[in-house]
Amino acid sequence: MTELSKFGLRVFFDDATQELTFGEGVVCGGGSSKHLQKMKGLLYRDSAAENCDELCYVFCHDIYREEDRHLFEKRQYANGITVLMPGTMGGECRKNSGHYHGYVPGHICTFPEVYEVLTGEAVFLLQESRNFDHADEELKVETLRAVFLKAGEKIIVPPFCGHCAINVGEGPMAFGNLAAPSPLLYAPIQQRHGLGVYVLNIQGRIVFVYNSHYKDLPQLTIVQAHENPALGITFGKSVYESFVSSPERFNFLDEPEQYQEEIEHMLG
Ligand SMILES: O=P(O)(O)OC[C@H]1O[C@H](O)[C@H](O)[C@@H](O)[C@@H]1O
Repeated sequence: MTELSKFGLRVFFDDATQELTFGEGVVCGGGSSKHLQKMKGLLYRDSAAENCDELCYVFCHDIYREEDRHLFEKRQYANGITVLMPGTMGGECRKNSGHYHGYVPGHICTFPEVYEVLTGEAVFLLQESRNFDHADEELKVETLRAVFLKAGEKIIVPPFCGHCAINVGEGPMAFGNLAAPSPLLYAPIQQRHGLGVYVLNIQGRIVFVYNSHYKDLPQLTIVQAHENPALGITFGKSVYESFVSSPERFNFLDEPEQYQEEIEHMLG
């Protein structure tokens, strides 16, 4: 049993049953899981997904202390945890499906999302594109970035960035997400068999390989994640604690327009 203490609530990952469990007073709105077959069409080597039913990840949503429920419900923020299992899928590190956020009416940029690593070692891929919702056009990728994060570290996925989480460590990798509701667009990534790079583990080394289904990809850059206490992003304090103590710091989640530059400055 691993306690995910970085989350700021009593949450555990049971390695034996591969389930998330919750301490007294912590509520969870439900869960789901994804097996390898469902990753077909997204992998470096798709044959790895054939006839293989191994578990890739589990996801639980709407996790909070009962007394904090009103704070999340008022803003309709989703607060979840995903656990990516260890191991590779045909040499590729375990990852989730990846998606873009679609536009929310009344907004000129798409909504960001906060990710927080709870245990293990992660890479988050951020693939910026403005024409992600034009299915008939070649996807124009403006930037392609990878961020390595350890437990306690956090990022804000900037507007317009398709994103995918990858487990690059040896054990399970768990991460929390906090976001305002917006459409989730999987198709732009599915149509191209994944994001612009695959993350492989070759004899213990992490290797990035460009995805040949894309034309004219920019060069991948490895960026660092920086804190921004004004936006509630501090590596020594959980997102949960930051949010319940100062919900207004997270206004950028559903009013991103005036925060775009500040969010960009957190990656560099
Ligand atoms: O990867 P999916 O199948 O979308 O399912 C699970 C996902 O759901 C949420 O939307 C989170 O933002 C993701 O980080 C999480 O991994």
